[in-house]
Amino acid sequence: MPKVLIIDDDPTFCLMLKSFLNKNSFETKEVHNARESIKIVKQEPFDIILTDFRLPDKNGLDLLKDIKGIIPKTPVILMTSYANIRTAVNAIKMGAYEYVTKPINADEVLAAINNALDSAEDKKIQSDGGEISKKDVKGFQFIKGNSERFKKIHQHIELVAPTNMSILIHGESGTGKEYVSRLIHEKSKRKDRPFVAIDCGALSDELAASELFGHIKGSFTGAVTDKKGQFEVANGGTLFLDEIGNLSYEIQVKLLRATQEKKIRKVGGNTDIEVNVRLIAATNEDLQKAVNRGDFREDLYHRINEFQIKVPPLRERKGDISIFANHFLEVSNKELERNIQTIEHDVIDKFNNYSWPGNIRELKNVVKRSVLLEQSDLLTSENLPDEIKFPSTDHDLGTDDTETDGKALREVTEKKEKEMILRTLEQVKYNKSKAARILNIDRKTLYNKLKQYDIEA
Ligand SMILES: Nc1ncnc2c1ncn2[C@@H]1O[C@H](COP(=O)(O)OP(=O)(O)OP(=O)(O)O)[C@@H](O)[C@H]1O
Repeated sequence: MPKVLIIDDDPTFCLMLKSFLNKNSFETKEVHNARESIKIVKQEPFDIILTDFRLPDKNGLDLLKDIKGIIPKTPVILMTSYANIRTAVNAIKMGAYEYVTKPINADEVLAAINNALDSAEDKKIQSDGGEISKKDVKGFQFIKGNSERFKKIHQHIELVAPTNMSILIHGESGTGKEYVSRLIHEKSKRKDRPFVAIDCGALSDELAASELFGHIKGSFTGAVTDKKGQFEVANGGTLFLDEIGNLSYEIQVKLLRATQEKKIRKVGGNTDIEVNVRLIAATNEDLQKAVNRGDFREDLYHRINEFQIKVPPLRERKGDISIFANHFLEVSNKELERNIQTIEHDVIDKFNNYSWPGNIRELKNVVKRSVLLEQSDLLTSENLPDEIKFPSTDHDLGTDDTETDGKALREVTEKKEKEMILRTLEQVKYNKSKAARILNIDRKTLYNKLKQYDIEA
């Protein structure tokens, strides 16, 4: 039975919510201030936290920050009055799963809890390994777009998918590299076998070998049972290695062996295991430069680069923005149980004028947030983030639909990107996690960009 912690200073409200949730098969616990809530989340596990925005001893944003610091994976739903919606949106930016407005609508709160639990379950399966991708693939919908550049990429995907060639996908964060790799898997002869995605940037050196190749019980402290590596999990299917440039030299050697000889050995093991895995790797840095610097093995580079796909940033495929925006409107309507019919022209114009440093992922988030906040049945520019709503010359790259990837454009966008990163870092007093969240990129990408632009932070 999922366990919910209710944090609210109004005992009558708590009682009402408690009895409703108990009737719907949830176990509940209630506390009436922030101090007690911090104490209890340190002592007991909860599946979900429902908290009021105004507590006697702390405001909702500070409490959210504290809770996320202790139990980052537990979804938090905020309960707030209408007047606080702007703050609630900030809370979502800071990691709250959802907010519901007071007076509480029972169905709404139940839907929010169930969605949060589903999403937490998906994330858990992701961190447990291979199953994820199989599960995600069911609801996987790849939008092709209309731009000439993407049509060409699509032709390449169709050609390379049925082969066994290793593929290197290059593109900025959020451009859809993992989506492209899933599509390749779906169109390959391996489609009924697992698709396993691993973010190499999230793996420490110690973890990487055991995660990729598995380990034998007792081979290092913490290896309490035998563990299958993701190569074995993906056997017969496709292994997607995101941010491959982050793997250490030692792991690169093992990876080379796995791709060349199709054999792996578990950490602490003394026998080889045969594997048949198609490798798709992704990077948002120029791997050739890493090879030139001596950070990435040249032999491995050639091995994974049998075919290369460059996924362009969204600002270079403006012809696709409206298609993606409409797709995300549909997806968000479903997820948030809304029924917004169309997107106002002015919104699409503003989208076309924006540089999208977080690419398709950022567009998806912007549409979702606007759908959540929109009060009419038309998506207006009212609730767009300021940088999109009030484009300064800083953000304005023009509405020209030419899909140039010339040097001049790249220089302009790089300059804007650097300025935006600097501005954001200043805004959040150089807290990199916060900056990455606001910029809609992951921390790793932010670190790469700091290096690229020589920003000391
Ligand atoms: N072709 C597409 N069709 C539909 N949605 C897409 C497509 N490409 C990307 N997206 C959306 O954008 C999000 C980001 O895409 P994805 O994770 O593939 O990017 P990425 O380039 O691998 O990012 P990162 O480098 O940060 O890992 C996806 O979760 C998905 O919602």
